Amino acid sequence: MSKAVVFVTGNAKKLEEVLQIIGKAIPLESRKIDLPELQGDPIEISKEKCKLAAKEVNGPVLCEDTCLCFNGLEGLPGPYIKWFLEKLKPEGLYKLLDGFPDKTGYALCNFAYCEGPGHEPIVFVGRTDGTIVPPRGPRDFGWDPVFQPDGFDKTYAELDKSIKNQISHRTKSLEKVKEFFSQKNQ
Ligand SMILES: O=P(O)(O)OP(=O)(O)OP(=O)(O)OC[C@H]1O[C@@H](n2cnc3c(O)ncnc32)[C@H](O)[C@@H]1O
Ligand SMILES: [Mg+2]
Repeated sequence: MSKAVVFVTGNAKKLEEVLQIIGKAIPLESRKIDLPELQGDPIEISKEKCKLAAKEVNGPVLCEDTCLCFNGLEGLPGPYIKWFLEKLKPEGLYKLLDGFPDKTGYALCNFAYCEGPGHEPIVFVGRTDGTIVPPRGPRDFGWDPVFQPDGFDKTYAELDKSIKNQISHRTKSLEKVKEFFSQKNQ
Protein backbone atom coordinates (compact mmCIF):
# COMPACT_ATOMS: atom_id res chain seq x y z
CA MET A 1 0.00 0.00 0.00
CA SER A 2 1.30 3.48 -0.80
CA LYS A 3 2.36 5.74 2.05
CA ALA A 4 0.05 8.61 3.06
CA VAL A 5 1.03 12.02 1.70
CA VAL A 6 2.12 14.42 4.42
CA PHE A 7 1.33 18.12 4.05
CA VAL A 8 4.12 20.04 5.77
CA THR A 9 3.53 23.57 7.02
CA GLY A 10 4.15 25.67 10.10
CA ASN A 11 1.05 27.78 9.39
CA ALA A 12 -2.22 26.65 11.00
CA LYS A 13 -4.39 28.97 8.87
CA LYS A 14 -2.87 27.56 5.69
CA LEU A 15 -3.56 24.02 6.86
CA GLU A 16 -7.15 24.95 7.71
CA GLU A 17 -7.75 26.27 4.19
CA VAL A 18 -6.04 23.34 2.52
CA LEU A 19 -8.27 20.90 4.41
CA GLN A 20 -11.40 22.92 3.55
CA ILE A 21 -10.45 23.04 -0.13
CA ILE A 22 -9.42 19.44 -0.72
CA GLY A 23 -12.01 17.81 1.54
CA LYS A 24 -11.63 14.08 1.05
CA ALA A 25 -10.18 14.29 -2.46
CA ILE A 26 -6.66 13.48 -1.24
CA PRO A 27 -6.13 11.67 2.07
CA LEU A 28 -3.61 13.88 3.83
CA GLU A 29 -1.72 13.79 7.06
CA SER A 30 -0.24 17.03 8.27
CA ARG A 31 3.01 17.77 10.01
CA LYS A 32 3.93 21.06 11.67
CA ILE A 33 7.51 21.74 10.69
CA ASP A 34 8.97 25.24 10.26
CA LEU A 35 10.78 24.98 6.96
CA PRO A 36 13.37 27.64 6.09
CA GLU A 37 12.29 30.79 4.26
CA LEU A 38 14.32 30.44 1.08
CA GLN A 39 15.21 33.14 -1.44
CA GLY A 40 14.98 33.34 -5.20
CA ASP A 41 12.54 32.37 -7.91
CA PRO A 42 9.14 31.29 -6.47
CA ILE A 43 9.07 27.97 -8.39
CA GLU A 44 12.60 27.10 -7.27
CA ILE A 45 11.75 28.08 -3.68
CA SER A 46 8.78 25.71 -3.58
CA LYS A 47 10.87 22.88 -5.09
CA GLU A 48 13.72 23.32 -2.62
CA LYS A 49 11.28 23.68 0.28
CA CYS A 50 9.61 20.44 -0.77
CA LYS A 51 12.92 18.59 -0.99
CA LEU A 52 13.71 19.69 2.57
CA ALA A 53 10.25 18.56 3.69
CA ALA A 54 10.70 15.15 2.00
CA LYS A 55 14.00 14.72 3.83
CA GLU A 56 12.39 15.57 7.19
CA VAL A 57 9.43 13.25 6.64
CA ASN A 58 11.35 10.60 4.73
CA GLY A 59 8.41 9.95 2.44
CA PRO A 60 5.91 11.56 0.09
CA VAL A 61 5.14 15.18 0.91
CA LEU A 62 3.20 18.18 -0.25
CA CYS A 63 4.11 21.70 0.77
CA GLU A 64 3.47 25.11 -0.66
CA ASP A 65 4.98 28.56 -0.72
CA THR A 66 2.80 31.64 -1.02
CA CYS A 67 3.76 34.99 -2.55
CA LEU A 68 2.04 38.35 -2.72
CA CYS A 69 3.37 40.25 -5.72
CA PHE A 70 2.88 43.96 -6.47
CA ASN A 71 3.00 44.80 -10.18
CA GLY A 72 4.17 48.37 -9.39
CA LEU A 73 7.18 46.86 -7.60
CA GLU A 74 8.07 44.35 -10.34
CA GLY A 75 6.64 41.45 -8.36
CA LEU A 76 8.08 42.29 -4.94
CA PRO A 77 7.62 41.52 -2.05
CA GLY A 78 6.74 38.16 -3.71
CA PRO A 79 8.22 35.28 -1.68
CA TYR A 80 9.46 37.77 0.96
CA ILE A 81 5.93 38.84 1.88
CA LYS A 82 6.11 37.04 5.24
CA TRP A 83 8.83 39.38 6.55
CA PHE A 84 7.27 42.49 5.00
CA LEU A 85 3.95 41.66 6.65
CA GLU A 86 5.55 40.85 9.97
CA LYS A 87 7.38 44.18 10.14
CA LEU A 88 5.08 46.56 8.26
CA LYS A 89 1.66 45.05 9.12
CA PRO A 90 -1.17 45.32 6.56
CA GLU A 91 -1.19 49.18 6.67
CA GLY A 92 2.49 49.28 5.78
CA LEU A 93 2.02 46.90 2.86
CA TYR A 94 -0.42 49.32 1.27
CA LYS A 95 1.84 52.29 2.07
CA LEU A 96 4.70 50.60 0.22
CA LEU A 97 2.85 51.53 -2.96
CA ASP A 98 2.77 55.27 -2.14
CA GLY A 99 4.16 56.95 -5.21
CA PHE A 100 3.38 53.94 -7.41
CA PRO A 101 0.17 54.56 -9.37
CA ASP A 102 -0.21 50.87 -10.26
CA LYS A 103 -1.86 49.19 -7.24
CA THR A 104 -2.52 45.89 -9.00
CA GLY A 105 -0.96 42.67 -7.84
CA TYR A 106 -1.41 38.96 -7.59
CA ALA A 107 -1.44 36.18 -5.04
CA LEU A 108 0.58 33.14 -5.96
CA CYS A 109 0.45 29.70 -4.40
CA ASN A 110 2.96 27.12 -5.53
CA PHE A 111 2.26 23.66 -4.23
CA ALA A 112 5.03 21.14 -4.68
CA TYR A 113 4.82 17.37 -4.43
CA CYS A 114 7.83 15.14 -3.81
CA GLU A 115 7.68 11.35 -3.75
CA GLY A 116 10.50 11.19 -1.17
CA PRO A 117 14.20 12.01 -0.65
CA GLY A 118 16.12 11.99 -3.95
CA HIS A 119 13.00 12.57 -6.09
CA GLU A 120 12.45 15.70 -8.15
CA PRO A 121 9.45 17.76 -6.94
CA ILE A 122 6.58 18.71 -9.24
CA VAL A 123 5.15 22.24 -8.89
CA PHE A 124 1.51 23.32 -9.31
CA VAL A 125 1.03 27.07 -9.76
CA GLY A 126 -2.14 28.90 -8.70
CA ARG A 127 -2.58 32.63 -9.30
CA THR A 128 -5.32 35.10 -8.46
CA ASP A 129 -5.09 38.68 -9.70
CA GLY A 130 -6.34 41.66 -7.76
CA THR A 131 -5.60 45.06 -6.24
CA ILE A 132 -3.71 46.09 -3.12
CA VAL A 133 -6.05 48.26 -1.00
CA PRO A 134 -5.99 49.92 2.44
CA PRO A 135 -6.70 47.08 4.92
CA ARG A 136 -10.33 46.06 5.51
CA GLY A 137 -11.78 43.10 7.37
CA PRO A 138 -10.64 40.61 10.02
CA ARG A 139 -6.94 40.20 10.67
CA ASP A 140 -6.76 36.50 11.36
CA PHE A 141 -4.91 35.43 8.22
CA GLY A 142 -1.83 37.17 6.86
CA TRP A 143 -2.27 39.82 4.19
CA ASP A 144 -5.93 38.95 3.46
CA PRO A 145 -7.08 42.47 4.53
CA VAL A 146 -5.09 44.24 1.75
CA PHE A 147 -5.87 41.94 -1.18
CA GLN A 148 -9.02 42.59 -3.19
CA PRO A 149 -9.44 39.96 -5.91
CA ASP A 150 -10.56 41.12 -9.36
CA GLY A 151 -14.33 41.06 -9.81
CA PHE A 152 -15.08 41.66 -6.10
CA ASP A 153 -15.55 44.78 -3.99
CA LYS A 154 -14.40 42.99 -0.84
CA THR A 155 -10.96 41.98 0.34
CA TYR A 156 -10.07 38.31 0.88
CA ALA A 157 -10.51 39.05 4.60
CA GLU A 158 -14.04 40.44 4.12
CA LEU A 159 -15.23 37.70 1.76
CA ASP A 160 -16.97 34.64 3.13
CA LYS A 161 -14.41 31.88 3.54
CA SER A 162 -16.41 29.78 1.08
CA ILE A 163 -16.05 32.49 -1.58
CA LYS A 164 -12.32 32.92 -0.97
CA ASN A 165 -12.00 29.17 -1.31
CA GLN A 166 -13.74 29.24 -4.70
CA ILE A 167 -11.40 31.78 -6.26
CA SER A 168 -8.16 31.78 -4.32
CA HIS A 169 -4.58 31.25 -5.47
CA ARG A 170 -4.51 28.24 -3.12
CA THR A 171 -7.65 26.71 -4.64
CA LYS A 172 -6.33 27.11 -8.17
CA SER A 173 -3.08 25.40 -7.26
CA LEU A 174 -4.88 22.62 -5.38
CA GLU A 175 -7.15 21.96 -8.36
CA LYS A 176 -4.01 21.02 -10.30
CA VAL A 177 -2.77 18.91 -7.38
CA LYS A 178 -6.10 17.04 -7.27
CA GLU A 179 -5.98 16.43 -11.01
CA PHE A 180 -2.43 15.07 -10.65
CA PHE A 181 -3.46 12.65 -7.90
CA SER A 182 -6.55 11.47 -9.73
CA GLN A 183 -4.38 10.60 -12.79
CA LYS A 184 -1.70 9.04 -10.61
CA ASN A 185 -4.14 6.79 -8.80
CA GLN A 186 -5.88 5.52 -11.93
O1 LIG B 1 5.42 26.80 6.97
P1 LIG B 1 4.93 27.51 5.75
O2 LIG B 1 3.96 26.70 4.95
O3 LIG B 1 6.04 28.08 4.92
O4 LIG B 1 4.05 28.76 6.32
P2 LIG B 1 4.42 30.29 6.27
O5 LIG B 1 3.47 31.01 7.16
O6 LIG B 1 5.89 30.47 6.54
O7 LIG B 1 4.06 30.70 4.78
P3 LIG B 1 4.97 31.16 3.54
O8 LIG B 1 6.39 30.86 3.79
O9 LIG B 1 4.33 30.59 2.32
O10 LIG B 1 4.81 32.74 3.58
C1 LIG B 1 3.64 33.33 3.12
C2 LIG B 1 3.20 34.49 3.97
O11 LIG B 1 1.92 34.87 3.48
C3 LIG B 1 0.89 34.57 4.43
N1 LIG B 1 -0.18 33.87 3.71
C4 LIG B 1 -0.12 32.64 3.11
N2 LIG B 1 -1.27 32.36 2.50
C5 LIG B 1 -2.09 33.42 2.69
C6 LIG B 1 -3.42 33.72 2.32
O12 LIG B 1 -4.15 32.87 1.60
N3 LIG B 1 -3.94 34.88 2.72
C7 LIG B 1 -3.21 35.74 3.45
N4 LIG B 1 -1.96 35.54 3.86
C8 LIG B 1 -1.39 34.39 3.48
C9 LIG B 1 1.53 33.71 5.49
O13 LIG B 1 0.89 33.96 6.75
C10 LIG B 1 2.99 34.19 5.45
O14 LIG B 1 3.12 35.39 6.19
MG1 LIG C 1 7.32 29.68 5.24
